[in-house]
Amino acid sequence: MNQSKEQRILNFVLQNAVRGDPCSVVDTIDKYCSQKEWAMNVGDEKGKVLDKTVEEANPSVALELGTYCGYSAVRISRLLKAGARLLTVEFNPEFAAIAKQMIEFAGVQDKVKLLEGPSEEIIPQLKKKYEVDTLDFVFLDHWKDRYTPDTKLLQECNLLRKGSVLLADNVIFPGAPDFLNYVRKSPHFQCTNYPSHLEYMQVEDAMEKAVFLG
Ligand SMILES: O=C(NC/C=C/[C@H]1OC[C@H](O)[C@@H]1O)c1cc([N+](=O)[O-])cc(O)c1O
Ligand SMILES: [Mg+2]
Repeated sequence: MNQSKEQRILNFVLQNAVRGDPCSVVDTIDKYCSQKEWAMNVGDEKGKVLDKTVEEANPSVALELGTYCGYSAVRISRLLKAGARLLTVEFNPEFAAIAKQMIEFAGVQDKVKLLEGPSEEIIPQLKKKYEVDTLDFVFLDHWKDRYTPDTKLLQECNLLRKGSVLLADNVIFPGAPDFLNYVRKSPHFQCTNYPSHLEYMQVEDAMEKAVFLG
């Protein structure tokens, strides 16, 4: 049975990156996906915005929605302080299996917990099952029509506190218009837009930061 694109990306990392070096894993995925096969990793240009936002938030507990191959899970967790952790949610079992191997190869498995299942089921379990009090940082990169319902769910589950930082990928392409509408109109969020480009392409895209005001 021929390999999936995601398996080819993982194999390229296993053969070309440095085991235990998250930066080399990130760079190697970017090399493959810019030169050989496009894939929906956040990429290096938007990745730099992600890096700055994570460093500024300096989260103890971070959540990622949409793991895919683990590129941003590795990118985020390499910046976490000792003892901090990232919970990352992926509902596609094939992608979850690839991401698990990517995270282990990068050597960040002690900082990252991969939760397999739909975000709408996992979010309500975070407090009791995964011992989360509140989330300091949330990266939204899953189905674009889930950004708004899942943001509302995070609020309903009391998972956000004053200063919790949400960062959403792809608010221009593929686009998340209802999410932009929701957070920009809500009195509970302070929003900032970061114009950028779609990963590995010259297509316009942007990220949106929404800080919860309590
Ligand atoms: O759909 C995108 N991401 C959502 C992926 C959603 C789910 O697809 C299956 C897997 O369970 C994953 O969680 C996406 C799409 C493009 N794109 O250019 O089409 C670019 C991006 O950065 C993206 O994050
Ligand atoms: Mg994306």
